[in-house]
Formats: sequence, C-alpha cells, structure tokens
Amino acid sequence: MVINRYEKVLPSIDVFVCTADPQIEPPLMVINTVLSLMAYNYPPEKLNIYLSDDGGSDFMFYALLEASRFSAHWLPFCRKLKIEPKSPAAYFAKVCEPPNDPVMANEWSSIKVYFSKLVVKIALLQKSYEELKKRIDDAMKLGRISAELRKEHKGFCEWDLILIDGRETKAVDVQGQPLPTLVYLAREKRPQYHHNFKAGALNALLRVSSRISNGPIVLTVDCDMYSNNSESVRDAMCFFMDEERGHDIAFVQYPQQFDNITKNDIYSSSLTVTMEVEMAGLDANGGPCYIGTGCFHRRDILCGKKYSKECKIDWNKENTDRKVQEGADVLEDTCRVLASCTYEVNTKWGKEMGLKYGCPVEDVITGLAIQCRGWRSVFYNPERKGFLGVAPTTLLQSLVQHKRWSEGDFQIFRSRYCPFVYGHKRIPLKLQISYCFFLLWAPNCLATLYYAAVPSLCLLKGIPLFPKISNPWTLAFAYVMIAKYAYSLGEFLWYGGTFQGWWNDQRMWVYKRLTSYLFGFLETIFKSIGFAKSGFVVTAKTSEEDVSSRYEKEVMEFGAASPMFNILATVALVNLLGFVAGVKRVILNMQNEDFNLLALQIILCGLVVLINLPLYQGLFFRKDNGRMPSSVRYQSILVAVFASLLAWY
Ligand SMILES: O=c1ccn([C@@H]2O[C@H](COP(=O)(O)OP(=O)(O)O[C@H]3O[C@H](CO)[C@@H](O)[C@H](O)[C@H]3O)[C@@H](O)[C@H]2O)c(=O)[nH]1
Ligand SMILES: [Mn+2]
Repeated sequence: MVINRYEKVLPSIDVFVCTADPQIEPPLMVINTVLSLMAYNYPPEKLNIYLSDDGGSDFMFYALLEASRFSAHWLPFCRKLKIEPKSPAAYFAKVCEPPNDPVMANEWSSIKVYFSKLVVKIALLQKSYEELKKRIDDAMKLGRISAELRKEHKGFCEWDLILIDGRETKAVDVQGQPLPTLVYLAREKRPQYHHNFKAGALNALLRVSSRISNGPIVLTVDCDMYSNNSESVRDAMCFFMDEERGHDIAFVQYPQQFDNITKNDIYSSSLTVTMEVEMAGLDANGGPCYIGTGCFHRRDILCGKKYSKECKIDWNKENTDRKVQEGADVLEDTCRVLASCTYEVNTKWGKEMGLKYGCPVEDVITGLAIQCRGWRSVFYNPERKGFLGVAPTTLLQSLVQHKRWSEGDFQIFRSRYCPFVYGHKRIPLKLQISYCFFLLWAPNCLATLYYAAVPSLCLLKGIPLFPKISNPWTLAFAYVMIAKYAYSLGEFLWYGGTFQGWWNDQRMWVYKRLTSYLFGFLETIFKSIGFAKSGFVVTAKTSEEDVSSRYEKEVMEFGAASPMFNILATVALVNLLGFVAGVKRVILNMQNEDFNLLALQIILCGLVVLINLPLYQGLFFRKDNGRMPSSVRYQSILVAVFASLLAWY
C-alpha cells in the first residue's frame, strides 16, 4: 500500500467542523463529532481539528474545553481497546457491556463514568443556561456561563482559540502520547457585513488554519457527522499520494450517511439511491460533486489553484515546507485579523479563492468550479461507513432542506456556472449532463404539479386527458410506467431498502416536487428579479420527545402550520374528490364509453390517493400533536372544494 511506504511523509491534515446554533445543534453532539475526529488513526502531530462556531456561543466553547480535557483520557482508551466508532456517545450507545478482560473492564467502566458525568454536567448546564436565557431579555445577552467557569479559561473573556497546541510538549494524553491540535474559532460578525453562512465560516477557517498548522489536506465535516471509521484519513491519502494517478485529484468525497434512519425511512432521508447509485454514476462520468461534508480537499486547489501538467507534488517537500514557527500568542493575534469581518472586503475570497459565496449550495458550486479548473475528484464509499450524521426527523424539516438544495442547484443552472456554458470544453459532456440531473430538480416541480392537479380536476367533469384504455398506444404508456417503477423498486431493494421504504420514497418524491422544488423554483425566480434574499435555514438535529417517539414509530409528523402543508393537503383532497367523482361516473354509466375513456385518469388519481393515506389520516383521524394543524385543514378543504366547484361548472 502506498500509505505504508509513505508513513514518514504523511501530510498533515486540517479538519474543519462547522456549527451554527447551539439550540438546534447541541454542543454535546458537536463535541462527540470532534472527539471522533481527534481519534483518527493518524499521527497526532499531523492532525489538527478546527471548530468554527457561527453561533459564537460561550456554551459551545465550554463544551469544547471539556472535550479537550476528556480527549486526554479518551484517545488512549480508543487506542488500547481499538474500539469503533470513536464517538463516545455512539460507542456507548452501541456497547453497553465492559470487555471480558478484567483490567480492560476496569478502564472501560471508569471512562464510561467519566463520560456519563460529562454528559450530565453539560446537560445540566445547558438546561440552566437555557432557562436563564429564556428569562432574561435576549437582547441583553446576559445568559452566559457563570463567573466561576469563566475564570477557568481565558477564552471566555479574550479572543482565544488554540485549546490544544499540538506543538507544545505538554500537550499529551494521560499516557504521555501527543494530542492533536484543537482550535476553536468564532469569527467576527457585524450586521453591515455579510457573513456568507457556511462558506464564510470555511473560508475563515482556511485562512486561520494556514497560519496555525497549514496542512496540505483539508477535511470538511458538518457538526453532526461523526467519524465512524478511523481509517478514513489514511484511505483518502492513498488517492492523493498515488504516484501515478494522484497528482490531479482535487478532492475525495465520502457519501453522506446517517445514524438515525428508521426501518422504512419514512422521509426518505437515507438518500441511499442518491449516494450509492447517482454519486457513483457521477464518479464514472468524471468525478462526484462536492457535497459539503465528509470531503477531503487539497488546500491549494480549494484556494483556487489551476491545474497544469507540471503540478506534480512532492510529499517529502510538502511537509517540511509547511511548518509554522510562531508561538501561540502571536498566532492568535494574526488570526484575529484573518477572521475579522472586514478582512475579505475587496479580496478574491468567495469568488476565486476558497468556497464560493452567494449560493445556498456553496459546496456543489465550489466543486464544479474546481472540476472546471481541470482537476479530478473521486468518490469513495468503503464498506465500513466513513461518517454518520443526523437526518431530518420531521416532514417539514426534510422539505425545507430540499428546498435549500433544489433552490441552490437551480441557481447554479441559471448562473454563469451553468455546466453547459461554464463547463463547456472544461469538463466532459457526460459530466455536464450528470450535474443537470440535480441542478434541474426545481423546474421539475411544474410537471408534477400538473399531473397531481389537472387530471383529477378534469375527472370531476369527466374530461378525458389520456388515450382510451382499449387503444393499443396505452401499452406504450404502461410499458414505460411499469418498467420505470419496477427498475426503481429493484434498485431500492438491492441497496437494502424495504418495500414499504420504497413506497415512502415515492411519496416523498411527490411531496418534494409539490413543495420544496416549487418553492425553490419560485424563490430562484424572485431572487433573480431582486425580490428575495438568500438565507440558510440550518437543519435541526434534535427534536422534542414526543416528536422523536413518533419518528421512531414512523408516524408522519405535521405539527406546525406551513404553506407547504397547505399545498400538499389541497392536492390530496382534490385527488380524493376527483377519484370519487370518477368512480361514481363509471359505476352510474356502466354501458357507455366512460370507463374506457377515463380509466387511466382514474388509476393515476387512485394512486395519488393511495400515496396520500398518511396525509388524510393526519388531516382527519389523528389526535396527537403531530396531526395536521386545524388551520391547514380548514384552508385546504375550502380551497379544494372551491377548485372542484370551479372545475365542475
Ligand atoms: O451560517 C451557517 C449555517 C450553517 N453552518 C453549518 O453548515 C452545516 C450544514 O448545515 P445543515 O443545516 O446541517 O444543512 P444540511 O442540509 O444538512 O447540509 C447539507 O447541505 C449543505 C448545503 O446546503 C452543505 O453545506 C452540507 O455540508 C450538507 O451536509 C452545519 O454543520 C452547520 O452548522 C454554518 O457553519 N454556518
Ligand atoms: Mn446536516
């Protein structure tokens, strides 16, 4: 293996973790991610972990401080027991019994006690912190860490960031082995400067890390995506350090996979087919897109370097060139400037350097630009999953997430980065087309909207839209439909899904098109004429107890009112009315042509009704808090009845 030959010259790596909001991304989850990354099987002096906290929360800082202390116990423990995964929460959730060996068992128990205490401590603190915050006017910003805790570390008062300086001799764990460097960064923000969400955070990290450790390889991870495989760094290095084919590789992308998927995956959030089939397809057509998390980059390329035949890297040189000499205090001063909100004004950051600004999917557009500069990317999907994250656990969260994605993707299509224009002669045609498979999600809503509404409305009046069922051309329709769905079912089952899971996936296919893509489409149009501003709605990673218990039971969660639900409920009701009217018409006029004329339409309507069963249940039959809010119920009944009456006359 390349990696063994290169052990001495392994490049150092800077791992970037982003978090934005301590309320919906609990610090405890974030530090578990950080700890799992610190425990990579990689020389610790070459491993540097950076946490960007866009929430700028004292509380997150405190949790990270605790994590840095805990790591001195946790890392030796991981080494000794060779455990996997190396996120303490994920590990202890899976392994409830100590090992058989009595000495090991002792250690196991004591570390578990330490960790449980840490969990309780942080949980209690967060609880009192949140209570405090609630009581005190938010604007006063008084809800903070107690004075006693503040005295513990100067980072609470000053702008301090290096929690563990791997270069220092005292940065060792309880066994005397070196610890990886750990850095906390809360970049400066001011209302008059756009902070550019995650892209801005990653660019600040790129600059700051270049002063502190300057690793030639950078890994970006979302705060919920803990490392599930401690070999990932070494595996990725094999691609970059390959003597024959490594020189033009810009990034190695792992799939996004999740820890909290239920058996039948009610919101279709496992993205199995996307990750296993579509990403692999992109890989075969020229390289996967960058999807934000679980991705190893070469720093210079991420910062804008163009490809040329001569740029072979010498990993021997790479390592000695990059050593940083300054002491921690000087470094912190330099870094403060680099992370200030004015630093990027009139620079190329966000345009030609680093991650691109102004697009809700900063990752995809940045990856596309890198590929267009002549670089290759690699998709790597090992058997033991590399990263595991938290998938949305309510219908609305899932729809909102897809709105951001489809909107961002469509925005790329309409921008100067459109693969057919910008990618012309830069990337292969097949890759341009593959990109558009995703970039054109949003306008896809129009066809689905038509098929979900018009045939059922026409059915009310008995207007036929499709060929007669006795017409031989119907066979062509039938063939396409049956082949398509049989194929998709086969694909789904092949990758370990269940039949019910596939059915749920079909439902989400319809729902995403009727809401997420529609809103994404409209917002892109509004934005281009200056009516809307870009945002980034962070996906929640926790939920209330009854919500998560419904998620476990795979009961669809509606709960809050949202215009998205209004659309779904109205379409479902129109189809129900259309279906009933169609069936009635056929039964009443048995002898005449009606059946022959309307059969296909009735089948389509019937399928839409069938797929909407959980929605009718939420509208009319459920009593729990997750049912459809009554405002949505009344409004959608009103609109559906009105539309049906219009269609009737
Ligand atoms: O202003 C912000 C907003 C978000 N984030 C972080 O960005 C990450 C992704 O946010 P999340 O709400 O989890 O979005 P997802 O839809 O789950 O993210 C997917 O889609 C994003 C692009 O839309 C990519 O950036 C992500 O890597 C990818 O996992 C999280 O770690 C956030 O903490 C920030 O650091 N600053
Ligand atoms: Mn996420």
